[in-house]
Amino acid sequence: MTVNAETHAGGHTWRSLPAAQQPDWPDSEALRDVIAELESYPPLVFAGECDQLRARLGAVARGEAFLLQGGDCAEAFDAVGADQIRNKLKTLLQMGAVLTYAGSVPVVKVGRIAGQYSKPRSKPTETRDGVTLPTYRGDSVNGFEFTPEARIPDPERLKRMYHASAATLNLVRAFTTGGYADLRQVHAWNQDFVKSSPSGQRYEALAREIDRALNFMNACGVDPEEFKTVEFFSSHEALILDYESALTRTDSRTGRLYDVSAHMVWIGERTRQLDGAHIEFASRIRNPIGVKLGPTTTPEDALALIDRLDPDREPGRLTFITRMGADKIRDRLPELVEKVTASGARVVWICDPMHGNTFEAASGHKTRRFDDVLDEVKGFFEVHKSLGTHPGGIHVELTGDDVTECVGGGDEIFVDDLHQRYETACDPRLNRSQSLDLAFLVAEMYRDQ
Ligand SMILES: O=C[C@H](O)[C@H](O)COP(=O)(O)O
Ligand SMILES: C=C(OP(=O)(O)O)C(=O)O
Ligand SMILES: [Mn+2]
Repeated sequence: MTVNAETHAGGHTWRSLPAAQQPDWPDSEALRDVIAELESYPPLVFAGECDQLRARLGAVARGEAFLLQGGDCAEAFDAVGADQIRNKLKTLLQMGAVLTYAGSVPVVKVGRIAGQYSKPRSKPTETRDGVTLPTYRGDSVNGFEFTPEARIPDPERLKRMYHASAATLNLVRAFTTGGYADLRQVHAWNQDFVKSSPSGQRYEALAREIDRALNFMNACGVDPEEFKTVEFFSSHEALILDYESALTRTDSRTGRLYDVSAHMVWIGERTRQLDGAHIEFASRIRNPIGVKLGPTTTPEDALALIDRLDPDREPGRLTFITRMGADKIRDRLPELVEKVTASGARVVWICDPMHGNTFEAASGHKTRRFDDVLDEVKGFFEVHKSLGTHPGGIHVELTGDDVTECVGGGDEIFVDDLHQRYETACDPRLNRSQSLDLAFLVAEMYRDQ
């Protein structure tokens, strides 16, 4: 991949536009030095892989595949360890296996991983016991610790973000291509879950069917090598544009720009202004793009986003990630889907059942109810069923660890349990067993569809 000065400028057109949610870096010279260094670093992904993901998402847009996108709300530098990465990947692969079988379609697996270090916030400051400090904006910007020093934005963190992403992606690639993620192994993990989970009996029938299907394939002589590797892609919110554009390169094969920090990037609910820098940036790169759509999104907004980001109406280029809230999805989603479908555009529709369902527990913990999450997904399936459109997938915040951040689930977490293992740096995540519960329950919905 070479960098050609003229085309590379296309990665900077955002600079003349208002960019929401950017840190107030105190030292602009230090930032410039960091950007220059990042520009010299090698790509984290190959542009051809981004094209491959776009093609896979094209199948989702056509109703021939399902997208599972998930991972942390905010990755943290001190959580870049083998166990955490493995557990997250394991959980996503287990969910993917269940959904693949139940839906009888390929499941495109995309992690919120290897780059999900930057957070948009609803308030610029945080106050504790009368002390007010700048809000935490993700490990790429400042520290989580509630001290004045930690909360100062430090551009050196952008380099740490790159290195943490590289280390994470390296292990993910090793696991997914080196045999760890063998489908038979993934199925064995699911069988363990079904055996040990209080709600597992409900899923026993499905797990048994998968078992039979695998035995059947085995008996037919399907090459076991086929099961050994799995395709897995990385994604994160393209929030800090200095970082994203420093990692935007001209692909030597095509002369087009790619953000090589991840296979897919998305634009968040707080930064999707049509005349803003984030949409401008996303419009210039060839990666598959996601956009979060909250409950105030109008059909006109959605159509204008399509014009900006998918002018060629290319299935797989654009994914709308709706995050309406369980109480609004049945009301807000139909008009969006109807008008977009009527326009002839073929976008991928996926459901983020997390961000519209957050509330603060009496203990002060930000949390979500598993039942609300499930209900939003149910509403999403109902709407698509009634319109005859494809419920393309889900986008969830999860971890492979046994944290206590969301309430409910088969192995029920109560509000009083939240303090036990509340480890997230930002939003509450489904823990391992809640994530698997969700996969089995979504699998049932997908089948009914
Ligand atoms: O992850 C998403 C956002 O950063 C988060 O929901 C914002 O949360 P806040 O309201 O705590 O800033
Ligand atoms: C910030 C996030 O979501 P949204 O933009 O939908 O609020 C997120 O996905 O963590
Ligand atoms: Mn979040």
